[in-house]
Amino acid sequence: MIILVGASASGKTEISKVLFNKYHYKKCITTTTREKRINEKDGIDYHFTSSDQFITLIEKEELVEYTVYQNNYYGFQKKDIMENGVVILDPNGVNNVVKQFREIIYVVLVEASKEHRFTRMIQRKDDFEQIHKRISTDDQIFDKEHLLKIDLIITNNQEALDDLASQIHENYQLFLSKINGKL
Ligand SMILES: Nc1ncnc2c1ncn2[C@@H]1O[C@H](COP(=O)(O)OP(=O)(O)OP(=O)(O)O)[C@@H](O)[C@H]1O
Ligand SMILES: Nc1nc2c(ncn2[C@@H]2O[C@H](COP(=O)(O)O)[C@@H](O)[C@H]2O)c(=O)[nH]1
Repeated sequence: MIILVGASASGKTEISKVLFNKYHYKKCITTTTREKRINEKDGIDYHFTSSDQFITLIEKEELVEYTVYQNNYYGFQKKDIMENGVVILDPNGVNNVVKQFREIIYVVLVEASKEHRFTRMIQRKDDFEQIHKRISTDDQIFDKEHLLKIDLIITNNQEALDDLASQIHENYQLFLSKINGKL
């Protein structure tokens, strides 16, 4: 399974779309209590849920991991683990999944400059207060020092999304060959 991790608006979602459409990876849809953004759809971008429903998922042990980011719950349900899957998680999520499945997890850190991230959040019409919170805290939250495992680091400032997805795909296939003993 590939995990994409990176600061808000670093481009994880856009890169993942190329991985799904061009390379046929499967999306592991995660669950959140945050408000839907314009253009987001329940069951496609996230399973959007209430805090009460999220707490029930925790109590029933239906989550592989969960975290709180900017006062909202985010969690990865066991039922949403997919073969050939790609999941987008914060560093807490990455570390929890790595602790459980280390050998088969491929972690890609997506980096982008603060200027690019800020502009993209404005263009995405994110809530202004949220933009400021994320911009002021993300460099610390997503510092690579906090990640237990990083297999690949990519930079997405002006880069073509196709090239970034191809880089991830090729390196992940190499990783799979190694862990399957073919290299
Ligand atoms: N290489 C790129 N070229 C042009 N636009 C980009 C590029 N990468 C991302 N964007 C734009 O930046 C915005 C944020 O990208 P995206 O939603 O993929 O970020 P994200 O890392 O998934 O963010 P978040 O964690 O906040 O959900 C999107 O509107 C997207 O279209
Ligand atoms: N630990 C987890 N982190 C998750 C999960 N789903 C998403 N995320 C991360 O949350 C932040 C914020 O996402 P946004 O869509 O509100 O911008 C981002 O870093 C995601 O990677 C999850 O299930 N578990």
